Amino acid sequence: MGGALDPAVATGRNLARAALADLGPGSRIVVAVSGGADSLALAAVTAFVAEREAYELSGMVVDHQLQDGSAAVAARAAEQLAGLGIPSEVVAVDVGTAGGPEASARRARYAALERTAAEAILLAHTLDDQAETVLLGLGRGSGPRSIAGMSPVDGVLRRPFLTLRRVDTERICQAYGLQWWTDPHNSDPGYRRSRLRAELMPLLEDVLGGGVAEALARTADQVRSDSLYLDDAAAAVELPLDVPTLTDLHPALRSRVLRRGALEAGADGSALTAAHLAALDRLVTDWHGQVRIELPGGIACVREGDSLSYVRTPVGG
Ligand SMILES: Nc1ncnc2c1ncn2[C@@H]1O[C@H](COP(=O)(O)OP(=O)(O)OP(=O)(O)O)[C@@H](O)[C@H]1O
Repeated sequence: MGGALDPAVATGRNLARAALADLGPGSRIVVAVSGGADSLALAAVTAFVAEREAYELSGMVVDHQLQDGSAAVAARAAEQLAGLGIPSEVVAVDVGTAGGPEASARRARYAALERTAAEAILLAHTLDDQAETVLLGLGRGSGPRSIAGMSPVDGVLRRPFLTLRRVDTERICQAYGLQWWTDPHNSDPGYRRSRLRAELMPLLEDVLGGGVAEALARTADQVRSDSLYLDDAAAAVELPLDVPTLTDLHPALRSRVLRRGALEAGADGSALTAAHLAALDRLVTDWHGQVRIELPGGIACVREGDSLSYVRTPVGG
């Protein structure tokens, strides 16, 4: 890169540096690259930081094999990484269809990423992604868990670009001379997220004024902080559960304790809805002799007298 440093590049490098600041030299870092502007930009600024901090950086490109030409897109992404001096691996995954192709692709992608033995796996979600996630969560009515958006650190996963605008990732790519791939799904009105991006966000900016995306992302941060506090408080409540104790809990805590009990018993967290939690709550607070609530993942919550327990539903039963 010649000439003056683009401010977006400087910001991107600072974000990558800050996101990895706790790691020592030699740490293995994997950047997850789709070939889009977001992840290529993240790879570029992380390569800069990795060289200075002596991190061992590599890229992973997942080929979901869902679209024609996906192997070529993946190969092109790997080529761009090579141009940045980043060795990479292209992993082709077999995506099932359970829960729809998008959800299956996501599951297969995260599984492939988490198989890598890295201290940190970097994802390039931006502030715009965060704002869209909050809006989608609001529309689903699924409560603080989804309005809280994505966390900058989630186990081994890190998201350094959550405060960076998408347009800045394009600037970074331009500054590095990178050619990014534009996913045709992003402009396909058949996808709710695409319409939200193309139609709803501009309308919101028009009605509410600029800075809506930032405001939504800030809301996510605030809700996440409150939610984490309540989750911690719920984690401190001892299980198994008895009805008088549960009745005395604040509803915000009770719903979390009930959810935690279900998850610890093996319920499928991704399929556990607000309606399931409301039904569990009624087992405590609005009891008319109902004895069990079936939950996703082959688990049931059973009330016997004043005690609640989670049991595995017998296969075929
Ligand atoms: N095919 C891929 N190979 C490797 N990494 C990918 C791939 N697709 C996406 N990623 C990583 O995941 C990040 C988010 O991508 P995207 O916004 O497309 O995900 P999504 O489908 O919305 O799902 P989620 O947000 O749950 O990851 C990207 O910035 C990139 O780091």
